[in-house]
Amino acid sequence: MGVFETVAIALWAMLPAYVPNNAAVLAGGGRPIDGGRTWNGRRILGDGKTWRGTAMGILAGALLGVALNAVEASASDLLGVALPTFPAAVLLALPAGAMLGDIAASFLKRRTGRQRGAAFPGVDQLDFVVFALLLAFLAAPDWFGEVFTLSVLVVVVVVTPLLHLVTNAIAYALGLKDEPW
Ligand SMILES: CC(C)=CCC/C(C)=C/CC/C(C)=C/CC/C(C)=C/COC[C@@H](COP(=O)(O)O)OC/C=C(\C)CC/C=C(\C)CC/C=C(\C)CCC=C(C)C
Ligand SMILES: Nc1ccn([C@@H]2O[C@H](COP(=O)(O)OP(=O)(O)OP(=O)(O)O)[C@@H](O)[C@H]2O)c(=O)n1
Ligand SMILES: [Mg+2]
Repeated sequence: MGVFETVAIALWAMLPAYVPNNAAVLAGGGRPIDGGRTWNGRRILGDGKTWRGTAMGILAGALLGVALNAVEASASDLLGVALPTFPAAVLLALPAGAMLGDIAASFLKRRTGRQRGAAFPGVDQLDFVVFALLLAFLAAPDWFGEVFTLSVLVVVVVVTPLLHLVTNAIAYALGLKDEPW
């Protein structure tokens, strides 16, 4: 597989896991998932993880996946690359995994004494990727093996942190996020 094809498949296959975090920032807020509860004197997750943000994130990712399925043939023709379609279970697994990864990272941040909004380099950039891939693998192992070959996985792990940094910097500059990370 050539470099262009590998990058195109990696980005396409990860889009339903990329957009949930954007949607949670744009549409989040309201009741926190942990209901304000603490554990050992620290919040379990914190006010940055809300029911609305999580639900809107999963919905946005799943709807994007449905839209990508609808345009897959034309996009594949246009790019000259055989892009994958997403099975129903994966349409849910990718965005739900992305949101779960973000929540797991907040849990870890609070346990390590980091306040809401504090940076956790490395974890911030890849939390959603690890859980999205894990849930997609559990949901459809055969599909996962065909789409996420070793070279595609390498591209995902290298390119996602860069996209995350750029996206967050732009979102911060536009006043959509409180921190640039
Ligand atoms: C459908 C909805 C609700 C929004 C779509 C908005 C949009 C333009 C999405 C782009 C999707 C995409 C390809 C994102 C990049 C991949 C990525 C790793 C995203 C992770 O997002 C991080 C998120 C919050 O992260 P956190 O929870 O970990 O803190 O980012 C905040 C983003 C927003 C508030 C949404 C608005 C986004 C922008 C203004 C930036 C759009 C920028 C790009 C598409 C730049 C892409 C960069 C290159 C170099 C191609
Ligand atoms: N499941 C989620 C994820 C995010 N958000 C919204 O998106 C903002 C930015 O998300 P993020 O950077 O993930 O949260 P932080 O506030 O930085 O909190 P943490 O330190 O726990 O990551 C949050 O403040 C919150 O308004 C949300 O409502 N629900
Ligand atoms: Mg943050």
